[in-house]
Amino acid sequence: MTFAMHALLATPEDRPEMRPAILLDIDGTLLGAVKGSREPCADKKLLALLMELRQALDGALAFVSGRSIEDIDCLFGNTDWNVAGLYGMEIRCGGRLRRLAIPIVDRPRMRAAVTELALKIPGVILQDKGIMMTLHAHDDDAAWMELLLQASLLAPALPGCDIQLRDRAIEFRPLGITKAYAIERLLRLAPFADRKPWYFGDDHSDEAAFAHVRSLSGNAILTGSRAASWATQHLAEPAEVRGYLCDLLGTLRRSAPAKLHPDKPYVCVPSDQMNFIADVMVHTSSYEERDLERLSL
Ligand SMILES: O=P(O)(O)OC[C@H]1O[C@H](O[C@H]2O[C@H](CO)[C@@H](O)[C@H](O)[C@H]2O)[C@H](O)[C@@H](O)[C@@H]1O
Repeated sequence: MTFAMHALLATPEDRPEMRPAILLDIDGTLLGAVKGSREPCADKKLLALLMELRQALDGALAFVSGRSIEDIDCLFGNTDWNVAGLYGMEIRCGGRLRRLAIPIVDRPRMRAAVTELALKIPGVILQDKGIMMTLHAHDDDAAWMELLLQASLLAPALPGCDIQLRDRAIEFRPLGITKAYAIERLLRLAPFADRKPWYFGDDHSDEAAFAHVRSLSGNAILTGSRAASWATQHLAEPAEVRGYLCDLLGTLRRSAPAKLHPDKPYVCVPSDQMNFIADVMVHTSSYEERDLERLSL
Protein backbone atom coordinates (compact mmCIF):
# COMPACT_ATOMS: atom_id res chain seq x y z
CA MET A 1 0.00 0.00 0.00
CA THR A 2 2.75 2.47 0.88
CA PHE A 3 4.10 2.50 -2.69
CA ALA A 4 1.05 4.50 -3.79
CA MET A 5 0.77 6.60 -0.67
CA HIS A 6 3.43 9.11 -1.69
CA ALA A 7 1.80 9.55 -5.08
CA LEU A 8 -1.60 10.10 -3.44
CA LEU A 9 -0.16 12.62 -1.02
CA ALA A 10 1.54 14.45 -3.87
CA THR A 11 0.82 18.14 -3.71
CA PRO A 12 1.49 20.44 -6.65
CA GLU A 13 4.23 22.82 -5.63
CA ASP A 14 2.07 25.88 -6.35
CA ARG A 15 -0.67 24.56 -4.00
CA PRO A 16 1.14 23.54 -0.82
CA GLU A 17 -2.09 24.02 1.16
CA MET A 18 -3.66 20.90 -0.41
CA ARG A 19 -2.82 18.63 2.51
CA PRO A 20 -5.21 15.74 3.16
CA ALA A 21 -8.45 15.96 5.09
CA ILE A 22 -9.43 12.43 6.17
CA LEU A 23 -13.18 11.82 6.03
CA LEU A 24 -14.41 8.49 7.35
CA ASP A 25 -17.70 6.70 7.03
CA ILE A 26 -18.34 4.55 10.11
CA ASP A 27 -20.44 1.38 9.63
CA GLY A 28 -18.84 -1.07 7.23
CA THR A 29 -15.74 1.13 6.82
CA LEU A 30 -14.21 1.85 10.21
CA LEU A 31 -16.34 -0.65 12.10
CA GLY A 32 -17.40 -4.07 10.87
CA ALA A 33 -21.09 -4.72 10.25
CA VAL A 34 -22.95 -6.29 13.15
CA LYS A 35 -25.88 -8.68 12.62
CA GLY A 36 -29.42 -7.68 13.52
CA SER A 37 -30.06 -4.64 15.70
CA ARG A 38 -26.89 -4.95 17.80
CA GLU A 39 -24.46 -2.03 17.73
CA PRO A 40 -20.75 -2.14 16.86
CA CYS A 41 -18.17 -0.44 19.07
CA ALA A 42 -14.82 1.30 18.49
CA ASP A 43 -11.99 -0.56 20.28
CA LYS A 44 -9.05 1.08 22.05
CA LYS A 45 -6.54 0.39 19.25
CA LEU A 46 -8.76 2.04 16.67
CA LEU A 47 -9.34 5.04 18.93
CA ALA A 48 -5.59 5.43 19.51
CA LEU A 49 -4.88 5.25 15.76
CA LEU A 50 -7.54 7.83 14.96
CA MET A 51 -6.28 10.20 17.66
CA GLU A 52 -2.71 10.00 16.37
CA LEU A 53 -3.83 10.51 12.80
CA ARG A 54 -5.94 13.49 13.79
CA GLN A 55 -2.94 15.02 15.53
CA ALA A 56 -0.70 14.42 12.48
CA LEU A 57 -3.33 16.15 10.33
CA ASP A 58 -3.66 19.16 12.68
CA GLY A 59 -7.24 18.14 13.41
CA ALA A 60 -8.41 17.50 9.82
CA LEU A 61 -10.09 14.14 10.47
CA ALA A 62 -13.87 13.71 10.66
CA PHE A 63 -16.56 11.06 10.63
CA VAL A 64 -19.20 11.43 7.92
CA SER A 65 -22.20 9.29 8.74
CA GLY A 66 -25.89 8.64 8.35
CA ARG A 67 -25.96 8.23 12.12
CA SER A 68 -26.80 11.09 14.48
CA ILE A 69 -23.93 12.73 16.38
CA GLU A 70 -25.43 11.48 19.65
CA ASP A 71 -25.28 7.93 18.32
CA ILE A 72 -21.70 8.38 17.07
CA ASP A 73 -20.54 9.73 20.44
CA CYS A 74 -21.83 6.50 22.04
CA LEU A 75 -19.85 4.37 19.56
CA PHE A 76 -16.62 6.33 20.03
CA GLY A 77 -16.97 7.00 23.74
CA ASN A 78 -16.48 10.78 23.76
CA THR A 79 -17.63 14.02 22.21
CA ASP A 80 -14.24 15.26 20.96
CA TRP A 81 -14.50 14.13 17.36
CA ASN A 82 -15.23 16.30 14.37
CA VAL A 83 -18.39 14.84 12.86
CA ALA A 84 -20.91 15.30 10.06
CA GLY A 85 -23.92 13.37 11.34
CA LEU A 86 -27.23 12.66 9.58
CA TYR A 87 -25.59 13.27 6.18
CA GLY A 88 -24.41 16.71 7.25
CA MET A 89 -27.61 17.95 8.85
CA GLU A 90 -25.59 18.04 12.06
CA ILE A 91 -21.96 19.21 12.05
CA ARG A 92 -19.60 19.36 15.02
CA CYS A 93 -16.27 20.92 14.20
CA GLY A 94 -13.72 22.23 16.69
CA GLY A 95 -16.23 21.57 19.48
CA ARG A 96 -18.94 23.77 17.94
CA LEU A 97 -22.22 22.10 17.01
CA ARG A 98 -24.27 23.32 14.04
CA ARG A 99 -27.68 21.87 13.17
CA LEU A 100 -29.84 22.51 10.11
CA ALA A 101 -33.46 23.45 10.42
CA ILE A 102 -35.30 21.87 7.48
CA PRO A 103 -38.55 23.63 6.68
CA ILE A 104 -39.04 21.83 3.34
CA VAL A 105 -40.14 18.46 4.71
CA ASP A 106 -43.69 17.80 5.86
CA ARG A 107 -42.36 16.02 8.92
CA PRO A 108 -45.59 14.71 10.50
CA ARG A 109 -46.71 13.34 7.14
CA MET A 110 -43.37 11.64 6.52
CA ARG A 111 -43.29 10.12 10.00
CA ALA A 112 -46.84 8.77 9.77
CA ALA A 113 -46.34 7.32 6.27
CA VAL A 114 -42.98 5.69 6.99
CA THR A 115 -44.21 4.23 10.29
CA GLU A 116 -47.25 2.81 8.49
CA LEU A 117 -44.97 1.28 5.84
CA ALA A 118 -42.79 -0.36 8.50
CA LEU A 119 -45.84 -1.93 10.15
CA LYS A 120 -47.08 -3.24 6.79
CA ILE A 121 -43.98 -5.35 5.97
CA PRO A 122 -43.14 -8.16 8.41
CA GLY A 123 -39.39 -8.31 9.10
CA VAL A 124 -38.77 -4.60 8.55
CA ILE A 125 -37.35 -2.63 11.49
CA LEU A 126 -37.95 1.10 11.84
CA GLN A 127 -35.18 3.39 13.10
CA ASP A 128 -36.46 6.87 13.91
CA LYS A 129 -33.75 9.53 13.66
CA GLY A 130 -36.12 12.50 13.84
CA ILE A 131 -35.86 14.33 10.51
CA MET A 132 -34.64 11.10 8.92
CA MET A 133 -36.18 7.63 9.19
CA THR A 134 -34.51 4.34 8.27
CA LEU A 135 -36.19 1.06 7.44
CA HIS A 136 -33.88 -1.96 7.87
CA ALA A 137 -34.55 -5.36 6.27
CA HIS A 138 -31.35 -7.03 7.56
CA ASP A 139 -31.21 -10.67 6.30
CA ASP A 140 -34.86 -11.01 5.27
CA ASP A 141 -34.87 -11.22 1.43
CA ALA A 142 -38.64 -11.13 1.06
CA ALA A 143 -38.94 -8.09 3.33
CA TRP A 144 -36.13 -6.35 1.42
CA MET A 145 -37.78 -6.83 -2.00
CA GLU A 146 -41.12 -5.61 -0.69
CA LEU A 147 -39.48 -2.67 1.05
CA LEU A 148 -37.68 -1.59 -2.15
CA LEU A 149 -40.95 -1.61 -4.04
CA GLN A 150 -43.10 0.09 -1.42
CA ALA A 151 -40.53 2.76 -0.54
CA SER A 152 -40.08 3.78 -4.17
CA LEU A 153 -43.85 4.10 -4.52
CA LEU A 154 -44.17 6.13 -1.33
CA ALA A 155 -41.29 8.60 -1.80
CA PRO A 156 -42.86 10.73 -4.57
CA ALA A 157 -45.91 11.25 -2.35
CA LEU A 158 -43.85 12.86 0.42
CA PRO A 159 -43.08 16.53 -0.28
CA GLY A 160 -39.47 17.59 0.33
CA CYS A 161 -38.43 14.01 0.93
CA ASP A 162 -36.03 11.71 -0.90
CA ILE A 163 -34.97 8.10 -0.41
CA GLN A 164 -31.43 6.83 0.05
CA LEU A 165 -30.80 3.24 -0.92
CA ARG A 166 -28.38 1.50 1.43
CA ASP A 167 -27.21 -2.08 1.84
CA ARG A 168 -30.40 -3.72 3.14
CA ALA A 169 -31.88 -0.45 4.31
CA ILE A 170 -33.79 2.52 2.93
CA GLU A 171 -33.57 5.98 4.40
CA PHE A 172 -36.18 8.70 4.04
CA ARG A 173 -34.39 12.03 4.26
CA PRO A 174 -34.80 15.66 3.14
CA LEU A 175 -34.13 16.41 -0.53
CA GLY A 176 -30.57 17.34 -1.40
CA ILE A 177 -29.07 16.00 1.83
CA THR A 178 -26.36 13.53 0.83
CA LYS A 179 -22.87 12.67 1.99
CA ALA A 180 -21.60 14.98 -0.79
CA TYR A 181 -23.49 17.76 0.94
CA ALA A 182 -21.98 16.75 4.31
CA ILE A 183 -18.48 17.00 2.83
CA GLU A 184 -19.27 20.35 1.23
CA ARG A 185 -20.26 21.73 4.64
CA LEU A 186 -17.18 20.33 6.39
CA LEU A 187 -14.83 21.71 3.74
CA ARG A 188 -16.08 25.24 4.45
CA LEU A 189 -14.72 25.00 7.99
CA ALA A 190 -11.22 25.08 9.51
CA PRO A 191 -9.19 22.86 9.67
CA PHE A 192 -10.82 21.19 6.62
CA ALA A 193 -11.02 24.21 4.30
CA ASP A 194 -8.55 24.16 1.36
CA ARG A 195 -7.51 20.59 2.00
CA LYS A 196 -7.63 17.67 -0.38
CA PRO A 197 -10.47 15.36 0.80
CA TRP A 198 -9.80 11.64 1.18
CA TYR A 199 -13.10 9.86 1.65
CA PHE A 200 -13.45 6.28 2.91
CA GLY A 201 -16.85 4.58 2.55
CA ASP A 202 -18.58 1.30 1.78
CA ASP A 203 -22.29 1.74 1.15
CA HIS A 204 -24.48 3.08 -1.67
CA SER A 205 -24.91 6.21 0.44
CA ASP A 206 -21.14 6.80 0.10
CA GLU A 207 -21.21 7.00 -3.72
CA ALA A 208 -22.28 10.66 -3.71
CA ALA A 209 -19.28 11.38 -1.48
CA PHE A 210 -16.92 9.45 -3.78
CA ALA A 211 -18.09 11.39 -6.83
CA HIS A 212 -17.84 14.67 -4.97
CA VAL A 213 -14.31 14.22 -3.61
CA ARG A 214 -13.18 13.20 -7.10
CA SER A 215 -14.61 16.39 -8.52
CA LEU A 216 -12.38 18.16 -5.96
CA SER A 217 -9.31 16.11 -7.04
CA GLY A 218 -9.49 14.13 -3.82
CA ASN A 219 -9.22 10.39 -3.19
CA ALA A 220 -12.21 8.04 -3.04
CA ILE A 221 -11.61 4.74 -1.27
CA LEU A 222 -14.21 1.95 -1.23
CA THR A 223 -14.31 -0.76 1.43
CA GLY A 224 -15.80 -4.06 0.22
CA SER A 225 -16.85 -4.77 -3.33
CA ARG A 226 -19.47 -3.39 -5.67
CA ALA A 227 -20.02 -3.93 -9.41
CA ALA A 228 -19.78 -0.20 -10.14
CA SER A 229 -18.47 2.56 -7.94
CA TRP A 230 -17.09 6.09 -8.28
CA ALA A 231 -14.25 5.08 -5.94
CA THR A 232 -10.72 4.99 -7.34
CA GLN A 233 -9.23 2.69 -4.73
CA HIS A 234 -10.48 -0.43 -3.07
CA LEU A 235 -9.87 -2.04 0.33
CA ALA A 236 -11.38 -5.42 1.23
CA GLU A 237 -12.66 -4.81 4.78
CA PRO A 238 -12.44 -2.54 7.84
CA ALA A 239 -9.21 -4.29 8.95
CA GLU A 240 -7.60 -3.12 5.69
CA VAL A 241 -8.87 0.41 6.31
CA ARG A 242 -7.01 0.40 9.63
CA GLY A 243 -3.86 -0.85 7.91
CA TYR A 244 -4.17 1.86 5.28
CA LEU A 245 -4.68 4.57 7.92
CA CYS A 246 -1.62 3.24 9.78
CA ASP A 247 0.45 3.52 6.59
CA LEU A 248 -0.88 7.01 6.03
CA LEU A 249 0.08 8.01 9.56
CA GLY A 250 3.61 6.67 9.05
CA THR A 251 3.93 8.48 5.72
CA LEU A 252 2.67 11.76 7.16
CA ARG A 253 5.11 11.52 10.04
CA ARG A 254 8.07 10.79 7.77
CA SER A 255 7.34 13.30 5.01
CA ALA A 256 7.02 17.05 4.99
CA PRO A 257 4.38 17.87 2.31
CA ALA A 258 6.84 20.06 0.40
CA LYS A 259 9.10 17.05 -0.22
CA LEU A 260 6.37 14.85 -1.69
CA HIS A 261 6.70 14.01 -5.35
CA PRO A 262 4.13 15.85 -7.45
CA ASP A 263 4.31 14.11 -10.84
CA LYS A 264 2.55 10.80 -10.22
CA PRO A 265 -1.20 11.45 -10.12
CA TYR A 266 -3.33 8.41 -9.24
CA VAL A 267 -5.83 8.06 -12.07
CA CYS A 268 -7.62 4.80 -12.76
CA VAL A 269 -10.59 5.76 -14.94
CA PRO A 270 -10.67 7.15 -18.48
CA SER A 271 -10.95 10.92 -18.66
CA ASP A 272 -14.34 10.78 -20.46
CA GLN A 273 -15.78 9.25 -17.28
CA MET A 274 -14.25 12.03 -15.23
CA ASN A 275 -16.08 14.54 -17.43
CA PHE A 276 -19.30 12.71 -16.64
CA ILE A 277 -18.57 13.00 -12.91
CA ALA A 278 -17.95 16.72 -13.33
CA ASP A 279 -21.34 17.09 -15.05
CA VAL A 280 -23.10 15.19 -12.30
CA MET A 281 -21.53 17.36 -9.63
CA VAL A 282 -22.36 20.63 -11.39
CA HIS A 283 -25.98 19.52 -11.54
CA THR A 284 -26.08 18.29 -7.95
CA SER A 285 -24.36 21.28 -6.41
CA SER A 286 -26.66 23.81 -8.07
CA TYR A 287 -29.64 21.71 -7.02
CA GLU A 288 -28.40 21.55 -3.43
CA GLU A 289 -27.58 25.25 -3.32
CA ARG A 290 -31.14 26.07 -4.33
CA ASP A 291 -32.38 23.97 -1.48
CA LEU A 292 -29.86 25.51 0.87
CA GLU A 293 -31.34 28.93 0.29
CA ARG A 294 -34.49 27.56 1.84
CA LEU A 295 -32.72 25.86 4.74
CA SER A 296 -31.48 27.88 7.67
CA LEU A 297 -27.90 27.02 8.52
O1 LIG B 1 -23.16 6.22 7.28
P1 LIG B 1 -22.69 5.14 8.20
O2 LIG B 1 -21.75 5.63 9.24
O3 LIG B 1 -22.15 3.94 7.46
O4 LIG B 1 -23.98 4.67 9.00
C1 LIG B 1 -24.95 3.99 8.29
C2 LIG B 1 -26.01 3.41 9.19
O5 LIG B 1 -25.36 2.62 10.18
C3 LIG B 1 -26.22 1.92 11.09
O6 LIG B 1 -26.87 0.87 10.42
C4 LIG B 1 -26.01 -0.14 9.93
O7 LIG B 1 -25.24 -0.71 10.99
C5 LIG B 1 -26.01 -1.49 11.93
C6 LIG B 1 -25.05 -1.99 12.98
O8 LIG B 1 -23.94 -2.67 12.38
C7 LIG B 1 -26.72 -2.64 11.19
O9 LIG B 1 -27.56 -3.33 12.11
C8 LIG B 1 -27.59 -2.07 10.07
O10 LIG B 1 -28.14 -3.14 9.30
C9 LIG B 1 -26.77 -1.19 9.16
O11 LIG B 1 -27.63 -0.59 8.20
C10 LIG B 1 -27.21 2.87 11.72
O12 LIG B 1 -28.14 2.13 12.49
C11 LIG B 1 -27.93 3.74 10.69
O13 LIG B 1 -28.67 4.74 11.36
C12 LIG B 1 -26.88 4.45 9.84
O14 LIG B 1 -27.54 5.24 8.85
